[in-house]
Amino acid sequence: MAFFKVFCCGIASDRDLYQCSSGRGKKQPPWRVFSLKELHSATNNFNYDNKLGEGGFGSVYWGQLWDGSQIAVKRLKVWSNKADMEFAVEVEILARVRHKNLLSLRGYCAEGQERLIVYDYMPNLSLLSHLHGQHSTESLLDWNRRMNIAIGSAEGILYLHVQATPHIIHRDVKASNVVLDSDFQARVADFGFAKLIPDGATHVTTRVKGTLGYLAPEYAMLGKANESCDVYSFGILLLELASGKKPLEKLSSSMKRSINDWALPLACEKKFSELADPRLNGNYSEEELKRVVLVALICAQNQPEKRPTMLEVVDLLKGESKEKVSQLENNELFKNPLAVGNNDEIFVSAAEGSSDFISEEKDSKHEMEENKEP
Ligand SMILES: Nc1ncnc2c1ncn2[C@@H]1O[C@H](COP(=O)(O)OP(=O)(O)OP(=O)(O)O)[C@@H](O)[C@H]1O
Repeated sequence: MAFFKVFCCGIASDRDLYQCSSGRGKKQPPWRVFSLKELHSATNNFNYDNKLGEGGFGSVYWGQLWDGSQIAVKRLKVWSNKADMEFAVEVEILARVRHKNLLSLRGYCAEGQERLIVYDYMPNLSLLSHLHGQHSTESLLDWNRRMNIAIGSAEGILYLHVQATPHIIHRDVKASNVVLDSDFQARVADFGFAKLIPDGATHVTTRVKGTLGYLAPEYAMLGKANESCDVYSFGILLLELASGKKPLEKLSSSMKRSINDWALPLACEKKFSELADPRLNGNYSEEELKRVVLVALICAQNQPEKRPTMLEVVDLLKGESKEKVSQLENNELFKNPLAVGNNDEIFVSAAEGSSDFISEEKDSKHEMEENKEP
């Protein structure tokens, strides 16, 4: 990865980056390098009033460029080699990908110890803000919008898994990483944890990065990352989208229940209406709700080999084949959930207790050192 190495030494040029993204280096890249001065002026000196949110990497600010266009600027919190690597990974990946359901790169700035990434501003902010945050009481997400967000974000992840070269695992699919444009179309964002998958690799053992509640058990426990980890996280996201519940529900001061452990028994008893977000006030397509819940649970199974691919997920969500949807309903998972071991040992050992519960963690961000493969 030429750019990655060169960039960390602070001498990457646009040319390095674009050649890396296209392999040819002929056309102009659709992004550019910004000066720190320009970004200071666009964000009113990173004024607190311009702040859109804060993540593990740093804060995100709203800004306006001289031509009137609106941008979101992610500013690295503290400079360190590790943070610089995350910055370089995100910029490199963003420069490679272009899809209607992925948040595009407008550019970056690396001056002195400042590291900033510039994106298009998404006026409807993140899915998290609508489900559990500042917009959650406004009920702006009707069922149609939710279906579009489900299909759109699935298509964005499918692009990463299948069309991007080399293939990319996102590793942090979650509601705060799905941002919404002015038409509430979903864009998958935040590639700071993403991983490029070399040709022919079936899985990579790596540092575990991601967010508790969305982590596939085999990845959390063994560091085995492949596309099916994103499928698991996407299943959790779908359940969250349909039900309005958080991925982990607090049951007591030390115990939490995962959304899939709550939803699976209800789906087995075909009590789909109990799974719908009460904020929908019953205004949803029963058939689509059922489809979303079934697909979500199939994705969020503990056994990675039983999860569908993102291509199958997109097909199922679109509901184009009635036959496939009815096959889904007859899946063994919905016949006898305990017999197929959705709460299998891997997760139980993580739970430090009953198989229904996951013990509480202080940090939502989960990162631990694991055995690395070259
Ligand atoms: N392009 C954008 N347009 C509008 N708002 C954005 C944009 N990008 C990010 N945001 C907002 O900034 C917030 C912080 O984003 P960021 O990706 O840094 O952190 P996060 O995903 O919330 O957490 P973490 O980085 O720890 O996973 C998001 O929740 C979102 O509301």
